[in-house]
Amino acid sequence: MELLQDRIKDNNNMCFGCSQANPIGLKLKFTLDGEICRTEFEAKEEHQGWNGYMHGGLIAALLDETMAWWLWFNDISIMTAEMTTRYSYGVPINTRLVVESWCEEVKRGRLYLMAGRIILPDGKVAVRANAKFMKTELK
Ligand SMILES: CCCCC/C=C\C/C=C\C/C=C\C/C=C\CCCC(=O)SCCNC(=O)CCNC(=O)[C@H](O)C(C)(C)COP(=O)(O)OP(=O)(O)OC[C@H]1O[C@@H](n2cnc3c(N)ncnc32)[C@H](O)[C@@H]1OP(=O)(O)O
Repeated sequence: MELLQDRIKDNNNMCFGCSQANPIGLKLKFTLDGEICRTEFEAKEEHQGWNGYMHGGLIAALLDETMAWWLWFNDISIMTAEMTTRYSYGVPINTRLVVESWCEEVKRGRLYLMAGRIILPDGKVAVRANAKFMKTELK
């Protein structure tokens, strides 16, 4: 398992998902474990939608970022082109969440079909996502 994030020297990174310097960001840290990219997150009061539950837009951001990081770990610069999110259970605040992502298919060398999920402490998959990421020349 590799904590690549600690190798990043880009002090200008203010990404809402992964920058450690963005004061209102999620400050996520990722690992790559075989073919699975993983992070952990605990939503707080300020991340709520309905009382007691995480806001759906922020849930999507968690998944988007985790799928993007799988690609980043694999040295691929991308933009999210499309994403769908299936919310099966509310995601409670003050609860340790595991977020995972993986690559399912690469089309025409440029379109990456990714998947992700959020797992609750009891093992239930609360949310699933599928997304298309397009390789770009951003790097
Ligand atoms: C990963 C974290 C890394 C962190 C590293 C740390 C430090 C670095 C510092 C800062 C950066 C930090 C973090 C930021 C990283 C990630 C955040 C998460 C990711 C995001 O949150 S990112 C934001 C949301 N995202 C956008 O803001 C995208 C806006 N958009 C575009 O930028 C373009 O739209 C683009 C690039 C998507 C495509 O543009 P394009 O010009 O390259 O391509 P084009 O449109 O010509 O399409 C070519 C062929 O793909 C087909 N095609 C297109 N779209 C398709 C789809 N959805 N499904 C199926 N096919 C599709 C066409 O139909 C055509 O097909 P054909 O060739 O047959 O005609």
